Amino acid sequence: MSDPAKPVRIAILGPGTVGSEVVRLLSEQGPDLAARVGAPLELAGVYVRDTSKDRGPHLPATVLTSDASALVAGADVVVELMGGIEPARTLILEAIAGGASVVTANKALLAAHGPELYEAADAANVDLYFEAAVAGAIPLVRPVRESLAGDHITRILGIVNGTTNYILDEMTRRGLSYDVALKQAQELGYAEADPTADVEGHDAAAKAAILASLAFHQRVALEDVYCEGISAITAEDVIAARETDQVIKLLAIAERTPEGVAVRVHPALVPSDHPLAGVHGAFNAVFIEAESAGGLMFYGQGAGGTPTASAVLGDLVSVARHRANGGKGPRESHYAVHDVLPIEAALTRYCVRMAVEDRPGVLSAVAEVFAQHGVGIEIVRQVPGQTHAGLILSTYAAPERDLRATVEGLRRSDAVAAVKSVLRIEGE
Ligand SMILES: NC(=O)C1=CN([C@@H]2O[C@H](COP(=O)(O)OP(=O)(O)OC[C@H]3O[C@@H](n4cnc5c(N)ncnc54)[C@H](O)[C@@H]3O)[C@@H](O)[C@H]2O)C=CC1
Ligand SMILES: N[C@@H](CC=O)C(=O)O
Ligand code: NA
Repeated sequence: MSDPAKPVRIAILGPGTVGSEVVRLLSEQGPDLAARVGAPLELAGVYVRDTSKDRGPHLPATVLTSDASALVAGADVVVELMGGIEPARTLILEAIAGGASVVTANKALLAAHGPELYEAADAANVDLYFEAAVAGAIPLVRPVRESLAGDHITRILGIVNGTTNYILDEMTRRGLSYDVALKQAQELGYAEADPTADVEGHDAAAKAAILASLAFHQRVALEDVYCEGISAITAEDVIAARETDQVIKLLAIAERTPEGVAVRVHPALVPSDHPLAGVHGAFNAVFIEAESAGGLMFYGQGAGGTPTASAVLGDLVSVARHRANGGKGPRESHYAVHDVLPIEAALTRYCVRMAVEDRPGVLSAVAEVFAQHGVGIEIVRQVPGQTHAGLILSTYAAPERDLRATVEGLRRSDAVAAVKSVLRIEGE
């Protein structure tokens, strides 16, 4: 066991939106953190590309370095907040090989190279913590990895991307355009450096892969996650949803059934009175169903510098405690061997919005396409149009493959001028 009074030396890589808040909180809360850890936390240095740039009072030139490898080599804990795959991956591996524990918020890296990093951390007997990587400030990784380790998680459903929730919420409640809402999300520090990761669902898919791996005790790769983003969602979709008392949310869903595990990310219509419909701005919310615990709900700020820094500091305190007092966090658990199911096997509901010919017999021609594929129609709504009539049909639950075949059939039907949008319905 180390001397409790010996400082724990912290290296920060990447003082951006999250990293600069971590540095500020480390400096402002030093005495509290030291008391909680049982040893002072000492900032060994902050890795930046350009040491000459003025970065404010918490980042004086004396703590900055452009030599990441030297910084990492002298640290007890390395906090990686650069994002991206490289050089983050190499520096984390260097840190681990040098005997440092690692805290990271980098879901893209964990989803792509998690097993390599977990194995390296295991071999070196150091900690690898990543609470901030999933749903920002919300404690979710720790509850799934530790608190629920004695239970069997069967389903996770939630909003895990703040940027897309902010965009959809601003479009719904304030009528903002997609582009303006995205720009605001970037200015508020919610979006990834390349916001394509947010709007195309890749960020949520990475989080879903991490959560599913932890929940189901098996490695779920990014490629195993079906992924659709929100870039095709139009103002018309948002209005159509509102008119039917629904809202559009980007959801992550991970399920374990007797057939296997299935993980998907896509936009979905959620009833306005569902708790997920009340998740606004960059907030996230995640429901977990477990065999013994039953239903659990987690809610809080899913993005933003300060909230995310809270999760990073929580991890930092945990790994620093191990440094100061001995002990080690959980290792990767991946003993299970469930099949990973394709999206085609998922049971879901569709809402299909289309323009149809305005003539008698159209409704029965459309209904016939659904019947041909064994898909039941629950609700039909007709809306007036200029050259064509608008038709919105919601189905009963059916296998995704049958729903897709139905939409293909509708596209080929003479009665249908255009399939304008297809959204899944969840949360009922
Ligand atoms: N912003 C947020 O709300 C959240 C972010 N995260 C994750 O936290 C990490 C950091 O995110 P942000 O702070 O938002 O990003 P950011 O882009 O604001 O900050 C990244 C910092 O790292 C630096 N950096 C990037 N590549 C570098 C390189 N090769 N060499 C030296 N410096 C480099 C950048 O110059 C910048 O200062 C990412 O992995 C992100 O996915 C996780 C949860 C929430
Ligand atoms: N870009 C991410 C940041 C947090 O993980 C998001 O918007 O959720
Ligand atoms: Na979290």
